[in-house]
Order: sequence, then C-alpha cells, then structure tokens
Amino acid sequence: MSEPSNQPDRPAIIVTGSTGLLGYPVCIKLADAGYQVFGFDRVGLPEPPKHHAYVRDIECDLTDSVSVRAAVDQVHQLTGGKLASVVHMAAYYDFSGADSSLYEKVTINGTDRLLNALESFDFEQFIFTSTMLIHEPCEIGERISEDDPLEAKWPYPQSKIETERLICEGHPGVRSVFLRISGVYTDYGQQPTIVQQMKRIYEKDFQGHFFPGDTRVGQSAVHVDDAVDAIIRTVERRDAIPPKTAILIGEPDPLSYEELQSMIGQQQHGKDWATHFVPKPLAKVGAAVVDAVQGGDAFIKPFMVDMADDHYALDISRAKELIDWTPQHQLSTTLPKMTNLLKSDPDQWCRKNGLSG
Ligand SMILES: Cc1cn([C@H]2C[C@H](O)[C@@H](COP(=O)(O)OP(=O)(O)O[C@H]3O[C@H](C)C(=O)[C@H](O)[C@H]3O)O2)c(=O)[nH]c1=O
Repeated sequence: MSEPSNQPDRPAIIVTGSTGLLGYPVCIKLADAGYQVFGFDRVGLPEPPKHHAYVRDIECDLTDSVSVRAAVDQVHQLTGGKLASVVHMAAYYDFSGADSSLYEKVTINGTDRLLNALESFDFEQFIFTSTMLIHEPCEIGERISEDDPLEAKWPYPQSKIETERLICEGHPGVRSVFLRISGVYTDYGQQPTIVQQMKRIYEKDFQGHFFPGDTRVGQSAVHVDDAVDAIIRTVERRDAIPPKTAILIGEPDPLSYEELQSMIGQQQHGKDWATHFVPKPLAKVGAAVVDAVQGGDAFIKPFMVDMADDHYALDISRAKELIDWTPQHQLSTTLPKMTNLLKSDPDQWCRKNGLSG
C-alpha cells in the first residue's frame, strides 16, 4: 500500500502506542471513521496497521527528545500543524509492583516531551489513557466517580497520577481528557488477573483455592471493543468535552472474586471451585516463597496481598453523559468464550495471553 499523502479533507490525529492492544484497533477505527492517522510507536516490530490507506507509521521513541521532535516535525510538514486530536496511549507498565525508571522516562517525561514538541501545533484535544487504579478503592455497594479521592498503591497508577498532574499543571492550555480505563479483556482473556485466575483453576493449582481477602470484592473490567469505542467517541465529541475532564471507562459492577472462582470452576471442570481464606501475613510469606522458587517469575507478588480487599465498582454516568458510552459487552458473558478458547487449544490460549503454557 502506498504511503498516504497529505489529506486536507481528513482531520489528522496522532495516536501513540499505535501497535498496542488498544492502539492498533484505535488507529483502524479512526481511519475508517474518516481521519488521517499518524501512528507513533517504537522502532521495529510490531508495527501499527500501516496497511490501511489512512494510517501512517511514524517511529518515535518517547524517551528521546530528538526522536519525539523528529516524529512531530514530520507530522507538521504533512498537516500544516493542525490536528483534531492526539490520542496518547504509549506508556510503560508491568505487574511486578517493582519501581522502574521507565515509568518516569516513558510515561511521565515522555508525555512532557510530546507536549513540548507539539507546542507549535494547533490541536483540538489531547486524550491521555489513564487507569481507574489511580482512585482509592470503594466499599462494596458503592461506586467510584471521577471526583473521588486518588490514591496510588504501586508504581503503575502512581505514574498515571503524576502524568495527569503534569498535563494539567505543566500544560494548562491543553484541552486534555483523561480516560481512566479499567482492566481491558479480550475474548481470549488478556487481562492479567483474570488470565492468571483461569490458569490456576485450569491447572488445578492448589494456590487457586486460597485468597487473602474478602471474596465479595471485585475489580471493574472492560472489553477491548468497548474501550476502543470509548476512545473513538471521545475524539468525535471533542468540541463538547471541557478541558481537564476525567472519564471513568469500565463495566459498573464487577464480578466478585468468589463469583469468578465459581464461574470459572463450573465452566472448566463442571463444579464450583472452593475458595478458602488465608491470613495476609501467611499469604505474603507464601507469595514470596513461590516467587523465589520460580526465580522471580511468579505472578502473585507479596505487594498484591495488601490489595486483596480492594473493590473497584464504577459510576459511569459521566461517560454516558459526555460521550454517550455504555459497555456493550459483559465479562460474565465473555468468560465462556475465553474458557472455550482455552479448552480447545490451551497452547494457543497461553501464547495469546503471553504465558509460557
Ligand atoms: C514502553 C513503551 C511502549 N510503547 C508503546 C508500545 C505499544 O504500542 C503501547 C503499549 O501497548 P500495550 O499493548 O502494551 O498496552 P495497551 O493495552 O494498548 O495500553 C493501555 O494499557 C496500558 C496498561 C497503559 O497504561 C496504556 O497507557 C494504555 O494505553 O505503547 C512505546 O511506544 N514506547 C515505549 O517506550
């Protein structure tokens, strides 16, 4: 496919993280909806959907000011410096709970580099994909809304809080929107905690019978198609969304840990999967021992034990009001699909979920 030239009739959009789970389909949907998309991503594979006539692949290393400037200059030449939106999704994260200098280099300072480089542009909107995990958890029966207190318990949400603050305070003139997205799942799984829970039960791992918290708690999740839809709607309604608006995106009421255990057990083995409470100090020791035995590769880390009681249910009335968004998928009805895919080809299911099998 030939490289698209400047398309004056098509509003232009930069999408960072354009090869990602969210970024790739966001590029395609925006291009299909009539935009000219510039997909920013790291050098090398994987690549953005550049087979699409209106998606252009631009290499950009957010940790390097020269690279960011060069990428942005290229877009300036092709668009005259006018953009409908910047959808900024490239970010660092891992679930080890360990701090990493990449949170600062990529997520926080990378955003600053990008916004500095965009100073000469006229852009109508800057969307930053944040996470619901920047909020304090709520009580069972309550729902979190965007104005509720923020509290980061580990480096990943901390990096998102700091980046939201940097955008608001360091770049106050930007028409920013913060999409605080819940855990994204696909028909294969993908969402790390759900995938691990399914794997433990599939393998009849004894650890899968123990939980160091209140099994009535749960965490909101969102299907990838619904998350992508929310991003597209945010772009489409850019004129109507006030600057510095945060919007929570996720299924309002999560399945509890207990409900997930039972559903997964029933679907995989035809019976409920018994869950027993284990006191936190014991669970921490257990997690540390298992992690040491597995050379640091265990999914459950001691820091997660303290968060076992965290409940994330979401009040999504702002998403309804501002972008007319409600989730069209439910985790409860997608779980059987995930289970069928796991049972029909466990190796492929593991590969797709980044597990060794
Ligand atoms: C670390 C790094 C990443 N990227 C790109 C590579 C991928 O295109 C993208 C990350 O994609 P991934 O599939 O890992 O994650 P997504 O699920 O698409 O990302 C979303 O979830 C997660 C949880 C979020 O925190 C992101 O902000 C959010 O957009 O960022 C770069 O371009 N440069 C970098 O230095």
